[in-house]
This record gives sequence, structure tokens and C-alpha cells, in this order.
Amino acid sequence: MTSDQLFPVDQSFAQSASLLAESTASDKPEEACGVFGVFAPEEDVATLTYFGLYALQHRGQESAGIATFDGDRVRLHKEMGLVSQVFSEPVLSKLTGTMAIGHTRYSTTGSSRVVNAQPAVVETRLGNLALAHNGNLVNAPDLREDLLKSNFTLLTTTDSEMIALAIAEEVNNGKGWLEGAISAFHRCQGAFSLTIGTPTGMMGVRDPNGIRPLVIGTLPQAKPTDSLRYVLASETCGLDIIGADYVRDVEPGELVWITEEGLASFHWTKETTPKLCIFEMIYFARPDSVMQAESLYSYRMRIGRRLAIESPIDADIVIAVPDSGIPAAIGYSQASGIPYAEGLIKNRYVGRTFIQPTQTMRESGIKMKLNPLKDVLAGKRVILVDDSIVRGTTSRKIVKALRDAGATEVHMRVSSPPVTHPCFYGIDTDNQDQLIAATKDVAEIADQIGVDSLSYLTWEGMLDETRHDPNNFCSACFTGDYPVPVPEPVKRSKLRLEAIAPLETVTTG
Ligand SMILES: O=P(O)(O)OC[C@H]1O[C@H](OP(=O)(O)OP(=O)(O)O)[C@H](O)[C@@H]1O
Ligand SMILES: NC(=O)CC[C@H](N)C(=O)O
Ligand SMILES: [Mg+2]
Repeated sequence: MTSDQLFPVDQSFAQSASLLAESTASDKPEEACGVFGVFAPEEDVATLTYFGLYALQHRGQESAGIATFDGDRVRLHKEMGLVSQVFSEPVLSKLTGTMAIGHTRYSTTGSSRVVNAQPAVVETRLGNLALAHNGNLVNAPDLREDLLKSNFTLLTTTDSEMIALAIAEEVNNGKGWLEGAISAFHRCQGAFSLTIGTPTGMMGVRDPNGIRPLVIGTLPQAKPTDSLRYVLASETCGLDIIGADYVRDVEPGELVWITEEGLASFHWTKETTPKLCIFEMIYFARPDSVMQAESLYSYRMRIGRRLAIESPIDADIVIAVPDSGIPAAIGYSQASGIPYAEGLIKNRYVGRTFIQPTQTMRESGIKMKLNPLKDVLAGKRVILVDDSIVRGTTSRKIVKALRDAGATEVHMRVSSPPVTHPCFYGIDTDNQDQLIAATKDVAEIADQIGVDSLSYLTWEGMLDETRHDPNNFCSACFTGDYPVPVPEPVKRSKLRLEAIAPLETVTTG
């Protein structure tokens, strides 16, 4: 399905019976998204955004969208699928403008369907705004009630549309873009890294804890007279791909406002406590992205070394679970002196299994994805390194495949602590009952996945090796210590707004 629009528009497409009839899969996991924005009047902003989203594809694989601004006019194309499936050159050539906002989605608050794809575009007194959101609001049900009371029409079941409508409400009540947006952010609780387009400028925003990442870059000026061209991206890999230079992170509780005049920074709240999601560093973000002033490849190598020191074992080879287990396996090999080998070959055309919508898809995804190398493994005592065990689906299958390929012993080492709690801030760590470490101890997990031994990195080791203040990270998935309190009904519903308020009952008048 496609949603291709020129705004101002008739948004009635979103209310069609066929869309409303689509139901959400109740076992659908949670995760993160990729956001992007570019303000570059002399450039082909849609194509730049396409490449930026291409680099951020790992953050969300369900749908993608780009909205471009040409003065007051907004052009929007969003569709289900991967970035390369959603956009073609003819589509991109129609997305003209001086600024673009882009999104790759992995649904969390609303179901996976085109109406919920982003950017969310809403009309306001001052013109349209387009918003791309990474994260999750933990007060989404309350915000939704407030917006319904204000007679707003909710066309989607995402918390992201609610942020856009909250800004619209403030603006419609007489505020300007900045004042209105800041008032709206004070109504939001949870995780939100946002890129927002308006007819006059582009915003980059992080919540007071900066749970999800967001970086600022600049594009080189084609001519000395060109204005500075700014880029916003979830990760630095989204800057690299278009030749943009990394400037800095958007800070927790900061709003950057990018216009023809340049970039202005506003600290929209004084109540900031940095809590970057440590799971971004462990697994989610790309290893070539820079966080906390170094590539995640370097951090992941270091935790692999730490793991070797914390949990040594005698063996013949160290192998990784590709892709995200590779840096830690190299680190483990370096620190232990046990040779690193490739024992599993990944079909590079298969995506991330962790973030596929259903258990059935995840199971078949693994079979399609990894094939053991028999001549490397036969007769060997193997140390298998992965970055995380979440449900245990991946490890169980791999361990069996390694033994079938002739490995005599399989010792698993994991470069993060046991995942015991779900994430409510935008990464897929599923319901607690599906997290293998929520109900089983390490010995039971070892038994279930069929390894000879199993060890995890300690929580202290994971945080020490960041070489930053350990208090600056959210590690709730390992501890249950949530930096933004999660209301009980939200914990129970896992922010499935369809469960809280079925779409069929949404007021559209
Ligand atoms: O315990 P499970 O629920 O099976 O999930 C854990 C696995 O999922 C992730 O990899 P994924 O295959 O998603 O992506 P990757 O190729 O980037 O490692 C992670 O790196 C683990 O390998
Ligand atoms: N994973 C995310 O960051 C998703 C953003 C938003 N909560 C949605 O469901 O669309
Ligand atoms: Mg993996």
C-alpha cells in the first residue's frame, strides 16, 4: 500500500474501511526507528534523505517515508517496505523542496501498516508540520485522551502523531513554532528523538534523558556563498553516507532550530538527566556509528576483551554470531589468545531476525540467515560470542547447527548481561514472558540453548567499558530500573494502543 500525498490534503485515506479492518499482531515485538532531516536549499533533499535512510535501514524495516517542504507545500511519500522498495528515482524526483524529513519505522506504539508509517503530517494555523519520531511515549494513552477531548482527529494509532497534534494544538492556540513545540514536549513523557519540518525551519529534538540518539552534521558548501546545510540523523552512519561532517549530538532536553539563518539551540527543559540507551551501544546501532566519542566497533571490541577476562574458557577457536556479535568476538579472541575464525556465514540479503514481526518469521529467518562452515568447526572446541540473548531463539538454533557441523564443545559468551526486562522506550525486547532470562537462571538458559557453558558480561563490566559515567546510561532492560516511570496499564498493554482504544472506535469527526 502507498500513501503518496501533496499537502494540504484530504486525509480521508487514513479512515478507509480496509485500513481500519487490518488488525495488529498481538505478538509483535517492539524496537527503534531511524529518523533523518536535511535543510539544504541548493540540494536534492529527497535523494540525500533517501541515502540517509538507506544507512539507517537497520533501525526499522517495516515502512519508510520522506516529506519535503517547498515553502508551505509538503510532499509526502510513505509506504510499507524497505527504503529501496519504497522509493524509486521517479518518486524521489517528485519530492522537491528545500528541506526533507525522513523515517524508517519499526512499529512500537501502533500496528505495522501504512497509515501508521511516518513522517506524520498534520495541519496547523501556521502551515503543515511533518514529524519523524524514534522512541516511545509512556504517557501515550493520557495524551491521546487529552487530544480527543480537544476534538482532534486521530488518524493513526501512533504516539508520534500525538506529538505532532500536541504541537498543532499549541500553535493553533496562538503560539509560534518554537514556543508551541516546547509546550508540547512538556506534555510528553518517555523517549523521543525527533526531526520536525515546518514551513519556516527544521527542528531536531531529544527528550530530557536523551534515551535515543540524534546527531547533527553539516554538508560541505558547494560554493562559498552557499548557506550552511544541516543534517540530522539517528546515527553518524546516516551522515557519512552523504558526505556530511559530524558536528555534535543533539543534547538531552535540547531543541535545535535550523533555518536560513543557521542553527539556534534551545534547552527546552532544565530537568535533564542523560540516560542514553546502552542497548544502542551493545547491539542496535551500527558499529561504524560514533557514540560517546568513539565508534561502537571500538566499544564492542572492548567489551569482548572484558568478557574474555571475566569468563575465560579453554577452546580451539572463537567465532561470532554475525553481524553484531563480530566486534566482541574479535575482542574476546585478542584478550584470550584463542584464534578468531569465521564459523557461520551470513546470507547478506537477510535482515535482522531480532526485529521481524512474528516468532514464526524469526525462526525461519535464522535458517535462512546463517550457515555453519563444517571444515572450520569439525572436531573443534568452539567459543561462540554474541552481543545479546533476548528470546534465545537465535542461540538455540545456532548451537544445534554448530554441533551438527562437528563442533565437539560449544561455549557461549555474551557481551551483555541477561536481558530480564522489556523496553518501553522504543527497542524491541519484547514482553517479559518472552525474555528467556526473565524466568530462567544462567544454568537453565545454558541447558535450554544446549551449550556446554554459558557466561554473560557483568553489568559493571558493560558500563565500565563505556569509559563514561555509568549513571549516564539507561540499562533498564538488564535491571528493571526505568529512568522514566512506566505506568502499570502501559506496562500491561506494552503500549499497544489498539489494545487500549481499538481503532474502530477512534473519533474521526
Ligand atoms: O535471543 P534472540 O531473541 O534470538 O535475539 C538475539 C539475537 O538477535 C540479534 O541479532 P539479529 O539477528 O537481530 O541481528 P544482527 O545480524 O545485527 O546480529 C542479536 O545480535 C542476537 O544475535
Ligand atoms: N520504534 C520507534 O521508535 C517507533 C516510533 C513510534 N513509537 C511508532 O510506533 O511509530
Ligand atoms: Mg545477532
